[in-house]
Amino acid sequence: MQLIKDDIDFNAYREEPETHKVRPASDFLAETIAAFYPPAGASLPPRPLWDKTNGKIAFRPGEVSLWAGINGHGKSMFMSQIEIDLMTQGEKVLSLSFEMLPVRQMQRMARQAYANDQPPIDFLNRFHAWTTGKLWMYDHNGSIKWEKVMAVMRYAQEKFGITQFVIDSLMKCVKGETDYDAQKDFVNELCAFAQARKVHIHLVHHIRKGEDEDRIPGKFDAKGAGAITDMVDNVFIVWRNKKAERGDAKDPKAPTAMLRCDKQRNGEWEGMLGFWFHPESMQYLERIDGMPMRYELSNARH
Ligand SMILES: Nc1ncnc2c1ncn2[C@@H]1O[C@H](COP(=O)(O)OP(=O)(O)OP(=O)(O)O)[C@@H](O)[C@H]1O
Repeated sequence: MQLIKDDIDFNAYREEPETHKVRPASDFLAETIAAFYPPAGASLPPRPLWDKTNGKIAFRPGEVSLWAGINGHGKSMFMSQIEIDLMTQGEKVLSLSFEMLPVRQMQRMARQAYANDQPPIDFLNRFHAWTTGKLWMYDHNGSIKWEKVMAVMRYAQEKFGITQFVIDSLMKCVKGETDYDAQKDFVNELCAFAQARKVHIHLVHHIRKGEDEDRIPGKFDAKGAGAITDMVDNVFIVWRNKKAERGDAKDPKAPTAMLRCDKQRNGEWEGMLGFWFHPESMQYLERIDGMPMRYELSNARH
């Protein structure tokens, strides 16, 4: 893992360079053919590594995914496991977490990668070494201007070739929960950046307060401007089933966490999938009797 320090001068990265955008439609022939008939050996878009999400969810270049959920319902934890999955597939990930210090993020991730709560020092050494060239973290805690976030992303993409960005969370980048124009401007810039640079952006977001914790929220419950969910390509909701955690659910086999896909612009699937949170490893398991998986930490692509 490499830290991107906050004392770098990001001013040179404030503006997106203008590119020649008006092109004849026929220029896109080769790409259209490849979309219908992917060439032999073409790599599939990166995805989460659960079997049950296979063929349903992918993190395609050029898209923005919104990850929404109630406070404390596991958005960051879910993303952390997905970041390891992405690195396993050869993706270069930049975490811009304004809510959690890098050391806390690495602690969670190491636990998930080791599949238990006390990774030995030898494993921590190997895990940290494995993340070199795969994981970068922007060292900034607390609120930040969204224009600066864009500059940091431009810098990191040009310097390190980042392919997957994780921003945790939108509300730390825009002052005031009711500043809908700033929220729209930021999300609009993110969508343009993802498309221009052919990268994927994961944007963590909150659900409106006052929601009933026992009901799975939907995209209309997302905080702030309604246009946010219109603009992004994918909307995922992470929900913790507290009744099931307490053993109060009607179905004793009910999952303790749900992933809901409420929008997928370029994918065929929308729906809900159940997971079981395993506290020691902090992994989300796909079966009630599942076992956490220790990551191999090899450098081979999947
Ligand atoms: N399904 C679950 N069952 C039990 N515990 C969970 C579950 N999901 C997350 N947790 C626990 O809840 C805590 C909060 O998780 P996390 O930080 O990922 O939430 P969050 O949605 O990102 O929160 P916030 O909105 O405050 O940033 C973690 O300590 C984690 O161990």
